[in-house]
Amino acid sequence: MAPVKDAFCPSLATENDSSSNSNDHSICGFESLHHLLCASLSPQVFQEVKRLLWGLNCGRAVEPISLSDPAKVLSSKHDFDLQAFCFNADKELLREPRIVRVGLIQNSIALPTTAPFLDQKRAIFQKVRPIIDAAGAAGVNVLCLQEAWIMPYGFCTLEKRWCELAEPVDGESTQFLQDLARKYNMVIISPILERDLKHGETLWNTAVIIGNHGNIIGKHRKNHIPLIGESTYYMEGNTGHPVFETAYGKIAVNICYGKHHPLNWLAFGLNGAELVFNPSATIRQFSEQMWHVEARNAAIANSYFVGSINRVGNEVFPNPFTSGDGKPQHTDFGHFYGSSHFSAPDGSCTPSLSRYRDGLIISDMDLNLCRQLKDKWGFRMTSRYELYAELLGRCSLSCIQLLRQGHIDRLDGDESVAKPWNLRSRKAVSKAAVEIGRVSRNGEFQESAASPPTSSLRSATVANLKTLVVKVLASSFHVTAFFNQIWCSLFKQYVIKKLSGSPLAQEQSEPEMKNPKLSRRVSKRQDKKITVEHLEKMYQKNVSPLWMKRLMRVVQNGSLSTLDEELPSSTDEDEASLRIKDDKSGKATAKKIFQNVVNARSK
Ligand SMILES: NC(=O)NCCC(=O)O
Repeated sequence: MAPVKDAFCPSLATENDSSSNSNDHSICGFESLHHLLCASLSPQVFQEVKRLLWGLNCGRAVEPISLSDPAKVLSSKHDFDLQAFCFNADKELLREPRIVRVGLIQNSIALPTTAPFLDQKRAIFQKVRPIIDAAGAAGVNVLCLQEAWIMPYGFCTLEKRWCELAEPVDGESTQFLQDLARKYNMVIISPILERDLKHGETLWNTAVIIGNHGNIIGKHRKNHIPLIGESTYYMEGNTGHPVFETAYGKIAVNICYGKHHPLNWLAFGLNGAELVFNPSATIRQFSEQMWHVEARNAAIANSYFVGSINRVGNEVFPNPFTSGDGKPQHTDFGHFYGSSHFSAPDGSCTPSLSRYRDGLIISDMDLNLCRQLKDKWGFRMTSRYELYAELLGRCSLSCIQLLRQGHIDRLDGDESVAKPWNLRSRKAVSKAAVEIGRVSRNGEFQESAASPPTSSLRSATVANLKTLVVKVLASSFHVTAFFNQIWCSLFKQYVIKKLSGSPLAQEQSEPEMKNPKLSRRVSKRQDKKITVEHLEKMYQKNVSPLWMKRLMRVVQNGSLSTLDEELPSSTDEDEASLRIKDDKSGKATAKKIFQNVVNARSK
């Protein structure tokens, strides 16, 4: 496609005319920073500013390209911004270029938020339809829509009525897009609020990946949920970091707030993504200053392309709400600033779509650039994941989660993160580990090992190293989990014994053993007590396998019991009389427990 002269440069007179453009979400009267600079600077100065702001791709500014007339006609008829660019890659001797045409759509809602829900949703379909048609007419291969595109961003209101707009993965919006995907031979990524009908009608924030034959390739559920209204609506994703092998390349979706989490980006890269979309719904106060920085950094650090999409416009809700920022109640969340754009692995990026109008941005990209950058800058090869594996394992038991559970009352560096328990985060991490190395080809998951790179020994080695690192990481999580559970059980036993006045926790005798050698060994260790001081000094690293075995034996044989079963004088006969049945026996038991604690402290 022949580059055209900067076709997106408006003249100062047209766009900056405040009488004809009173939009206060503009940038000094312009739709985008690109327009502002282009109209305000001399061509030479603008050229240099462009190099510094948007970078160079293969030594040249990212070039605009011209599109077919039907796309342009649709853009002027339906008043949406239409821009198109091209990222090149170096020519290779052994691989053909892998040029893919990718599109991103940003849109405002179509009806007031007070309209009947079905009307609102269908009006958005109608509004977006000509933009998808323009993408189809322009020959777009992969198209991504914005986060929760079929509804207003009602999460900010905290009202649960918006849940009605949730759909199953194969719901109305998917069916609407499946027809278009078939018609235009186009992969479409459709981020929706999902209702999982098969699993308790659970809500998720999900991107549905629709194949170019109208098939549903798969879905990804948002991993990171902002601690604002959204977290009260749907669950943290359980799909890990899937990469979908489509007819046009390996793609992944990092939904909105996930853009603030570099490890989320990293995981998609480790799984082999060449193009990652970031469908968002975000406003100036949250993210405008990070908008380009985070996307570009992700593209550079992970050697893939990024397509960033943000919804656009103001959405006014019927009932006033607050944003917890001390400001008065309001009926709109803020201005969604659009500005959708692409970033490339070489650090270059396109200008952005309008800050206040619907739009379609298209870019050609040669996916060969991903590997070329891996070879050139070597960020993947020099990444040293093994240095971070153990640290990540320990940090996954995050202090905040520990404090929430009330298990520790002090934070003293390493100790506080190395100690107990959080099963949930470990479960999530091992799930992510399982996902690594898997891609799906048109819906079917496959082990990447089943289709190793055939010609490159080095690729195979890197893949094996990756697997090794992941296994080390996963096993470190499991060992930590195991140790923590044992530590936790012993500590509980200790507390129960302490309250009930029994002697300190002590290794229990084994049940009768058939093997006399074994029983001798056990009896020799009988008198060794495990005290709370022992417990306090124990970390996963300083516990030998032998000690670990002893700890396990105590846990297995020291039956955890309820408090009243542990009271000192409890026998089978009078057990019933010891149970707390009324105020009086309750007070007596409390007194005993108090006495035990006082005695223990004075020791
Ligand atoms: N939808 C969403 O995740 N919003 C968060 C906004 C942001 O942090 O950019």
